[in-house]
Amino acid sequence: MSITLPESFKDKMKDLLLEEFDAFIDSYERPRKYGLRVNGLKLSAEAFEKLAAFEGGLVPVPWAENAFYYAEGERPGKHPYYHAGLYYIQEPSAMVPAELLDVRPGDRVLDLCAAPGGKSTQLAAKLQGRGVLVTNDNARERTKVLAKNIELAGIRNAVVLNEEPAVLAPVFAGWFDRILVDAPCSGEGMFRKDESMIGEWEKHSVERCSLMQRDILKHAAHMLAPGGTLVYSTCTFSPEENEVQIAGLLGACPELEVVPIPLAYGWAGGRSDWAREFGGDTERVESVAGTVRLWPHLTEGEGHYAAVLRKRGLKCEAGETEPGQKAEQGGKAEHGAIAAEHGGMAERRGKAERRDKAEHGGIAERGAIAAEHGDKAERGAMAAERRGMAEPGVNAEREARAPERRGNSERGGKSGRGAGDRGRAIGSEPERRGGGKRSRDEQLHKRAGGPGGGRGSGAGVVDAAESWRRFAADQLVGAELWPGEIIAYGSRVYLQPPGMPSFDGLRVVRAGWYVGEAGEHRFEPSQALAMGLRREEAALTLQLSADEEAVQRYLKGETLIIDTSRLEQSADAPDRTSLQEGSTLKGAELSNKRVVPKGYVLVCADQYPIGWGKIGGDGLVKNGLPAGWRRM
Ligand SMILES: C[S@@+](CC[C@H](N)C(=O)[O-])C[C@H]1O[C@@H](n2cnc3c(N)ncnc32)[C@H](O)[C@@H]1O
Repeated sequence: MSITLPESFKDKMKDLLLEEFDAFIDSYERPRKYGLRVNGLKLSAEAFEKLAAFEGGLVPVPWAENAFYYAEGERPGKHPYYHAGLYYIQEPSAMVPAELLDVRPGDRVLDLCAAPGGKSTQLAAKLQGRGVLVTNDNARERTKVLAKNIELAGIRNAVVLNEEPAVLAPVFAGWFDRILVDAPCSGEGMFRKDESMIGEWEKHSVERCSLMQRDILKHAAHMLAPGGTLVYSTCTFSPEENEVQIAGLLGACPELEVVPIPLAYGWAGGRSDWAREFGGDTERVESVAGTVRLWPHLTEGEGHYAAVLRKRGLKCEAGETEPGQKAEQGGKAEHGAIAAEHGGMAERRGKAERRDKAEHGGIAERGAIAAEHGDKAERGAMAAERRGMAEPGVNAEREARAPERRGNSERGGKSGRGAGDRGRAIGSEPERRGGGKRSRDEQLHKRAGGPGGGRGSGAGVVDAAESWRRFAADQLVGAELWPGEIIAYGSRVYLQPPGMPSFDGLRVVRAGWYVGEAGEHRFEPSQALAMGLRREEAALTLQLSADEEAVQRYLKGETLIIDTSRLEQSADAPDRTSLQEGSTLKGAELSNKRVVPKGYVLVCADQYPIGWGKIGGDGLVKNGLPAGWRRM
């Protein structure tokens, strides 16, 4: 065998698996499986199959939406489509937990242990831009990668936090419809994919991981709304971190029950006998048979464990649940996970849609998703399944870190603490200083009435929000209909999903969709804005073909000189006062008449945005790609 497994691991697995052990151990001789998941927020799986050329072909992953196996040797992390956020490279069995969570558009979803964001991007795709994804990780460095992956995916309705579950629990008590706990674990299912995990396994004991998992689960259960669903998952095989955790949780939280997972695709049931043997709550061990194990010798994946739990109780009708308040008011009982398993989904979806309408003024929004990786990215993907010990090493968004710090000396006025303190923004984000309830006005936000709406709450705020509105009116199409609240932290402007509780005292990495920075004289759109746009939402686009050299040059951060016939102005573009006279003409016309618009242009590869450029009258496009997003 090429992989040297720890003897103590082999001994334990032999005792557990008995006659299955040989098949299990032989699986380490077989090549690992490679997978990617198409970003349903940007395109369909069918469209992707037509667009992308994979020499070894793409084979659907049977248990996941829009997901494919690809052959070893392909380099999807190198392609411009990766930089356009069209897919996320993800180990196929790691796709299972988010599928089991049965997320519907409009849900409030928490991904509690989320970095680097593989499952978060999957969950966001299922939300389709409606509802909210709160994505959290307690490792500060890892949240930078998480934030970047959220932005690369073009997700508009996510908030990124960097907190301990114990801190989140009182803020979000009973608030979430869906919670994923993809727990830090000993990573036994990672050995074939990433041999360095063997060393990690030896360092971080099963016992230590078990303690962390128990604590995380307890707080997660507290944040789940009655009728809501929680999925617990690990990429390890040890019963102590799997069945025993679930039995323990059921004992501690009698309002939770296991929703049995149908066995298909070679999945095996959870092991009650192992739960009993390893000290699981004896009264609860039977129900863990309804959880699921993916074994590398029985499925086309590296291995995973997952449990679906539902919180008994009634769920509120739309709008009746306040943050931090248990939703026990009217409304019929709702059900939980796994779409295929349950009736009444239509009812649930109807409720979600009603709530969504209530929150969004009835305007549906699309969102977006994507990937990470490159070659480094491949390694980053591995980190995705690690249990939290991994150093991401992938560049987080660096743009605007300094400005954001400036921005953090905001009103709100209480004395600040040192960087990294609770209440400070992380990486490049807004910060809350001190405790205390923050009023909506203190938050410096304006209600989104679109670029033209809102009411001022203070000079600085009004300027930042106004600056955004002017930019949006001038350079974007339809932004006035986007849901969310415009929130400014200093000069940084966000669109925050509606109805969020106060983040006072929390470490906030992204308060919502970061749309850009308001300068004294102009608004500078963010890379996150570019990645979250559809091409038709930008007034002016530069249309490049993904396989042309200009795209590679752009991705390296170079300036481009373009044939202005490649420019396209949206037919629906609003009054573009910042553009030169005559700039409403289309590409070829623009070129013929030698009239070239100036200002921001959304650079697209095969129609998918990859970043901003700034065009001068001479056809020179200055590169707007932030350093951390460039291809090295
Ligand atoms: C298995 S990884 C998550 C992978 C991620 N779900 C994905 O699909 O990309 C576990 C994560 O849990 C985080 N973690 C560890 N302890 C935590 C805690 N107490 N609270 C929140 N996150 C924690 C680690 O930093 C790590 O990023």
